[in-house]
Amino acid sequence: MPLINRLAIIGVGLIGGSLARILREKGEVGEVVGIGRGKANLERAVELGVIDRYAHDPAEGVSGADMVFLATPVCTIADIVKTIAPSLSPGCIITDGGSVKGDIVRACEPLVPAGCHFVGGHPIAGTENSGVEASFATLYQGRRCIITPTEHTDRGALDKVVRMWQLAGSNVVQMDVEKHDRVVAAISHLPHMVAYSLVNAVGEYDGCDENILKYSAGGFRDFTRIASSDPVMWRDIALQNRDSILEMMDLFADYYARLRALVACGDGAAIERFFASSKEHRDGIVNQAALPSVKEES
Ligand SMILES: NC(=O)c1ccc[n+]([C@@H]2O[C@H](COP(=O)([O-])OP(=O)(O)OC[C@H]3O[C@@H](n4cnc5c(N)ncnc54)[C@H](O)[C@@H]3O)[C@@H](O)[C@H]2O)c1
Ligand SMILES: O=C(O)C(=O)C[C@]1(C(=O)O)C=C[C@@H](O)C=C1
Repeated sequence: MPLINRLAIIGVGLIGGSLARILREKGEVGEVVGIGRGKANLERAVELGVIDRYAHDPAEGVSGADMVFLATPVCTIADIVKTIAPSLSPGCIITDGGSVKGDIVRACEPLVPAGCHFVGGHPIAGTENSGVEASFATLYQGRRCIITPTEHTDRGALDKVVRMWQLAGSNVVQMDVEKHDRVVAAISHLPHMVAYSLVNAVGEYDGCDENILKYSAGGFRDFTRIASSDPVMWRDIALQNRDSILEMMDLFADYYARLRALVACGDGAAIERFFASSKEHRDGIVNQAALPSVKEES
C-alpha cells in the first residue's frame, strides 16, 4: 500500500515536481493532483507524467487528498492554506517546502481545521532552475530535509511527513523554526544575497568601457550560479526572513571589511591566515562524512 493515497501539490515547479516524481517512481503515492495558475506548466506536468491531473482552483484540487504539499513562493503559502482550509478532508496532512519557516508555521498551524494537521518542512536541495521542466526524481537523494514540528504538531502527521522525505532519499533533521531560519539565513540566504550583489556590481561596472561579464571564467561562474535563481522566490525569502538575513549580512560585512583592511595595508601574512582559515572551513564541508539517515535536533 502506498504511503499516500492522493497527494495534492500546490505549485508544480522544481520542488513540488521533484517530490511527485520520486514518490511516483517508488510507488508511494496513488494519485497526484497538481494545482497552479498556469495552464501550460500544468499540462506539461501531465505530459511528463509528474501529475495525473490538475485543477486551477486550490479548494477543488485538495478535495479527497490525504496529503497536501505546498511548494509556492513563501509569501503565498499562508493565504493558500486559508483558502483550502474549508475544503480539506478529515485527517488530511498539510505540509510545505518553503525556504523560511517561522512566519509560515506560526500563520498556518491555527488555520488548519480540527482533525487536519500542519507540519512545516524544508528540503535543503534545489537548483537555480524553476518550473516542472526543471524537476527531477533524484533532487532530494542524500540531501538534508529540515522538519520543524512545534508543541502543537500531531505525532502521527509528523511521522508520515518524515517518512515521505526519507522515501524521497532525504536525511531528515528536526529543528525549531527559529533555529531553522537562522541556519538557512547563514548557509543559503546570505550566499544568494552576496551572489546577486556581486553579479550586479560586476555587470554594472563601467570602468573598462565594455561589459566585462563576457570574460567570466570558472571562478565567477561557479561563485554566481545561484544568481540565476528565480527573483520572485528570492524576493519572498528576503521579505520573510528579514531579521536573520540582516544579521548574517552584517556579519558578512564585518568579515569583508576586515579583509579589505588587510588588503589595503598589504599585510601578506594576515591575508594568508585569513584565506587559510577559510580554506579549512570550506574543505571541511567538501570532505564531510556521509550524512546520517535520521537525526533529531532541537
Ligand atoms: N528552488 C530551490 O532551490 C528551493 C529549494 C528548497 C525550497 N524551495 C522553496 O520551494 C518553494 C517552490 O520553489 P520552486 O523552486 O519549486 O519554484 P518554482 O517556480 O519552480 O515553482 C513554483 C510554482 O508555484 C506556482 N505558483 C506561484 N504562486 C502561486 C500561487 N499563488 N498559487 C498557485 N501556484 C503558484 C508557480 O507558477 C510555479 O509553477 C518556494 O517556497 C521556495 O522557497 C526552493
Ligand atoms: O543549489 C541551489 O541552487 C540552491 O540555491 C538550493 C538552496 C541552497 O541555497 O542551497 C536554495 C534554497 C533552498 O531553500 C534550499 C537550497
